[in-house]
Amino acid sequence: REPGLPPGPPTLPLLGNLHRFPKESPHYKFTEWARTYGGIYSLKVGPGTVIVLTDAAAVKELMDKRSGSTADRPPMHVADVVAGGLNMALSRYSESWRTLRKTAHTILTPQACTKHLPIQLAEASQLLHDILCRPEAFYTHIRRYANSVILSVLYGKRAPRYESRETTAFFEAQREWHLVLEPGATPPIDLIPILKYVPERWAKWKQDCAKTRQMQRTLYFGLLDETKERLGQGEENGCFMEEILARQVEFGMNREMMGYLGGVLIEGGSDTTSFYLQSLILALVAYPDAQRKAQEEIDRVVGGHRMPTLDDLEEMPYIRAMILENHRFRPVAPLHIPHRALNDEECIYCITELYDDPENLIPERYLLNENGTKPGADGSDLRPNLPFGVGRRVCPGIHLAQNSININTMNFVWAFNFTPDTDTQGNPILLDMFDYHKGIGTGPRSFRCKITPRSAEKADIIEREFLEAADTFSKFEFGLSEEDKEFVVRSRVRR
Ligand code: HEM
Repeated sequence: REPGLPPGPPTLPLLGNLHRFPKESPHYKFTEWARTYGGIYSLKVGPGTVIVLTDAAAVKELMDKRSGSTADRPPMHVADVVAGGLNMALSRYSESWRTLRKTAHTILTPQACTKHLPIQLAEASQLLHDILCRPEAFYTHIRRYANSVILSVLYGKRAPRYESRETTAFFEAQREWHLVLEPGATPPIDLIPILKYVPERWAKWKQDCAKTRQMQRTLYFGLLDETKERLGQGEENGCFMEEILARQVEFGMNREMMGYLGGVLIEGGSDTTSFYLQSLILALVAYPDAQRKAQEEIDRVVGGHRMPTLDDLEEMPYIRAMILENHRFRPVAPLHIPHRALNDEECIYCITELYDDPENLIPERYLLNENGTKPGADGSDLRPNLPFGVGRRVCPGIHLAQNSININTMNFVWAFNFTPDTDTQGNPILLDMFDYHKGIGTGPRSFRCKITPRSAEKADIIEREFLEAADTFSKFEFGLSEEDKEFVVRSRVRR
């Protein structure tokens, strides 16, 4: 460890802390180390250095206030190979990143997001309907929902089923992409650059990258070309990609950039939102008291004769608290995405304990103050939207995501009871609250629970709302496969 670096665990020659670097769910080990080494500590990874920030004040100072210096990403050779350096989430702090980000903002500002509400609400009504009809498949219904919303916003083309062509192609490409990105999947190319030149026959990772690249390009450029074709035939539907295609010179975008911008937004918008909602269901099952209190609140404000609306949230402090608590309890991106400093920075902080009983879901903590901190703790360096990242790299999809989270959290609590599944003897099956995906973005692995409608009237309202959404859906239903068309016709008939 070079002099001047923050402290950290003892190092070995050459390896540094590499031998102790956690490969799975590193946030747990990072928190443990913070208790020993403080709110800012360093890990040596071979010749490289990782600085871990755990203290909220340090995050605010270095990542928000000094964002100009900390907005870069570490070099990532595999991302360059797979996406030609154009994956906005992983790309360096460069001119092309700025162009991609600025272009993305045209659809993601709070104002632009109000235009996406009709399709988000319609998709949310299908999500309730899907769960009502096949509750055991709630996990994939949620994945379809998130993917269909972002496809509709970007290309004006929805996915009526989880098995719809684009949705299947996307999740297959994502699986390959995550295999490539997994720690240990590639040799340490970024630390030892000469490894880049190992011939492909001895470097399986190169074949994996080529396969991922091919899958992503087929999907992302296929969707782009389909939109272009539609535009050429005068069949505009007002989606984002149409606008970018029409104004590409003004935005400074070329074909490669348009393809990968669509891609990174599908990637950013799909699993994140579904991980959040899947974690929420897990929490509702595991914490029946919190579920009951949320239901009591929504019954008081909304009642049983209509669905909740976004305006209702204003009247529901407990559900707002539950939304924040679910972010804290099981963050979708516990380590955000690593940043890289462009300059040396100096900063000293210690770690402070901010929460009472942090291991449990307790929405009430957010009724005390907006950061959920325990009485007497100074949480002034936190902010409620911290789960969406920091500085210039803060999540551009935050408003779209928050609308999805708000709508669906209210809908779930209003519509259903979530209880543990039972074994053949009728005993409740205990859920493993730590059975989570191990990637940089994380959500629970598929799990079982019972989901039942809270009343026959609510089931009826769900069906009616879904049928009434047909008009909104129809604007996003073109180029569907025969199976999708059949599904659409079949599902739009009152049961
Ligand atoms: C629950 C939902 C979501 C959460 C918790 C979340 C969280 C995050 C976090 C923590 C980051 C890293 C920020 C940083 O480096 O400091 C990020 C980046 C990003 N997110 Fe999200 N996100 C969500 C939904 C979305 C959605 C819906 C989209 C797309 C519409 C999206 C697109 C992106 C992109 C493109 C980046 C990379 C930004 C950059 O590097 O400049 N995210 N997100």
